[in-house]
Amino acid sequence: MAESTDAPLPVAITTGEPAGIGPELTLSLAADAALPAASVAVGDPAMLAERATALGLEVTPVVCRPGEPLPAGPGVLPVWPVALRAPCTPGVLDPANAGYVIATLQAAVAACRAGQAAAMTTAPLHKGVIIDGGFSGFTGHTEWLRDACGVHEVVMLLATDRALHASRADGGGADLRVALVTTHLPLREVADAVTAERIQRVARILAHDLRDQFGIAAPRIAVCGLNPHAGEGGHLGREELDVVIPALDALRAEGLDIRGPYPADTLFTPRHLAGVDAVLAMYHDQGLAVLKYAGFGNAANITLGLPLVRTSVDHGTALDLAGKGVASPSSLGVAVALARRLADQRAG
Ligand SMILES: NC(=O)C1=CN([C@@H]2O[C@H](COP(=O)(O)OP(=O)(O)OC[C@H]3O[C@@H](n4cnc5c(N)ncnc54)[C@H](O)[C@@H]3O)[C@@H](O)[C@H]2O)C=CC1
Ligand SMILES: NCC(=O)COP(=O)(O)O
Repeated sequence: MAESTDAPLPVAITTGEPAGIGPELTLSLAADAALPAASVAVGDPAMLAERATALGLEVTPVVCRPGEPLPAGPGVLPVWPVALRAPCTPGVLDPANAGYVIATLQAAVAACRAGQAAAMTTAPLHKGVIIDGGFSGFTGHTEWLRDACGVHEVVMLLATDRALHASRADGGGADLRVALVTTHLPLREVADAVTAERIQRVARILAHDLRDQFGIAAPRIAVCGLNPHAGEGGHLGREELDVVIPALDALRAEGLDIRGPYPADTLFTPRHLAGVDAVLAMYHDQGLAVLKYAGFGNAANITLGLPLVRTSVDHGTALDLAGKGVASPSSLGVAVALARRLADQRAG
């Protein structure tokens, strides 16, 4: 097997929940030669080989270690090995493999931090089975990476494919960047989590990274209200008056171009989106339902505020499709390409 020399550092692709679609999407991109040249999968090599055979994908997972040159050749998928904890059937979750999924994340983070990987892209994991497997505080990659990297705040930003490339949202329409003030929280807890301090921390990270990572010199950010009609002057909830408006006023006083709060239902219309670069939504489904309507399957998730580059897909484990070879690898392709681009930019 030929080995490449002078190759750039790889993007490490964690293959996610082994019973989900992550392994086959990674294999499918490798089979179509649709991964950037320096890419390495992180997962169980035997499971990946078995999945490739079952789906008739002409891919050979080849084991290598962080810091070693990547094996190369037609159909070769370099793999940093992490062993499954229990045998796995596509579509069937097993909490015994929760530690395996976490170990793939640990391996990718360690490689990024040790200068052995340029970036990481995560295929989807299943939050519930990670918790059932003993990781009781787990709520998602985003929060896990925040803690693993020892930072206080990170921001979840999802963007449709064209919005990832344009330095300005060109005319609104279906090209969207949506960031979230709160991420994986029960709805009942959201209002208490929307504090002025959190809004300010998130907005500052968002503005900073839109400038630094996406080349938008003076980002224009529109902020959703929390309540219907942004609180209707206090008649439908006081959070806008007591928390959101003072937080946005303080951000404007710092010089950030922050607009709103706007009623979320009309903010997501072409006329209102046309003049902004990103929308800051208060909670998960307020922002992501719209983003997925606009671009499901062709969007990526980026964690801002980390000391490393991390991107991910716009979808979950799709257990209903796992092992069938019918799930679309498109979002994973967008996410890996974005990780490569952001890492190359950082390396500058
Ligand atoms: N980045 C990550 O690790 C993410 C993980 N999840 C997790 O995934 C699990 C399942 O979540 P759900 O809400 O059911 O969302 P899901 O995205 O897994 O599935 C929703 C629907 O979209 C379809 N779908 C998903 N990916 C597809 C693809 N690549 N091609 C074609 N169709 C696709 C599924 O078949 C299903 O009908 C949950 O545990 C959730 O927390 C969800 C989103 C992101
Ligand atoms: N809907 C986005 C999502 O659930 C992904 O979360 P994370 O695992 O990337 O934090």
